Amino acid sequence: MESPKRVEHQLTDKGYVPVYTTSVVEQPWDTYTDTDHQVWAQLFERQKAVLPGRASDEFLSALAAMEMTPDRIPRFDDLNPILRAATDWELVGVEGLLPELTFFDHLANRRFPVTWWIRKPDQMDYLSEPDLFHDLFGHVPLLMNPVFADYMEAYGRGGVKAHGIGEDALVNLTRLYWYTVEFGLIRQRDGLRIYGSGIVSSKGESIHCLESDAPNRIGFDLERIMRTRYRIDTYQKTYFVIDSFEQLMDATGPDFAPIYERLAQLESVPAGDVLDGDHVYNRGTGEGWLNDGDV
Ligand SMILES: C[C@H](O)[C@H](O)[C@H]1CNc2nc(N)[nH]c(=O)c2N1
Ligand SMILES: N[C@@H](Cc1ccccc1)C(=O)O
Ligand SMILES: [Fe+2]
Repeated sequence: MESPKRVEHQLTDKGYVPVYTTSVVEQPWDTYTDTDHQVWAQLFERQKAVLPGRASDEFLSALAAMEMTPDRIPRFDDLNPILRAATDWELVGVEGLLPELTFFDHLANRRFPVTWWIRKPDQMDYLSEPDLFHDLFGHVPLLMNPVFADYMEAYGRGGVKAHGIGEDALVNLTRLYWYTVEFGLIRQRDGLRIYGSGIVSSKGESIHCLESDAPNRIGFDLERIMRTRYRIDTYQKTYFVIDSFEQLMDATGPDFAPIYERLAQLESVPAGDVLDGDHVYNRGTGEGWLNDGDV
């Protein structure tokens, strides 16, 4: 394969819509060019330098345990025995974004879809769709963590169920994924840390999410998250902070059906708003206070 295959766009009466691919593919490892391996190496080294003291201890120890190295793009076949032994998850190769139900079905069966192709050298800082670096470096290490691994499976099952309920339920659930798996922060003993894959795979956002005064950092609240819109074209305006991965499991154990019904009656919240009752954290130390309207 000469050039990587991307999600194509097709013009319809709704404008350009992505055409998704569904099938699982072998990782065509032999087709990676020297440039591909160099892109991996550069992104890997850059994040290895930026993440200590910023990413959660769980992420950093899982990354070390995965034995990914900068010298070449890892082979899924080398990572899979390690991942299976740890949590019984496995990676499968895909061409890019999957239809939601296909994606949920993979997660529900403890398979994580990893885009096989890697970005080009002129896309080091930003890419509007997941590539191998985001999927592998960003998502896969935490699948070594038993509690997080169970959350991802439960999320997949919840997704299959929400898909059957309807579009609104799906929107609510997608926001949960976005604000936890993709852009979540966690409070450690020594301050706020990153666990979201969309952050750990981005140098700029790794710094911004913790050190900028611009975004809100708000304590995890399931329904608050499900009501909150998100931006895909800029750094997040709000990050939600968990205390532990157990908190994610506990909050998502109950049946969501009544929650979806209740939320269908409520307005969604703009991405950057702070609401009465939000638990707001400052940057750095992770010290927090309850918003009573003065923030
Ligand atoms: C649930 C999630 O928000 C999203 O809708 C899905 C859709 N399909 C996907 N497909 C792939 N390959 N990777 C993803 O992260 C997603 N995300
Ligand atoms: N408990 C949720 C499923 C779910 C679990 C974990 C994460 C997300 C969703 C439901 O009944 O729909
Ligand atoms: Fe992702």
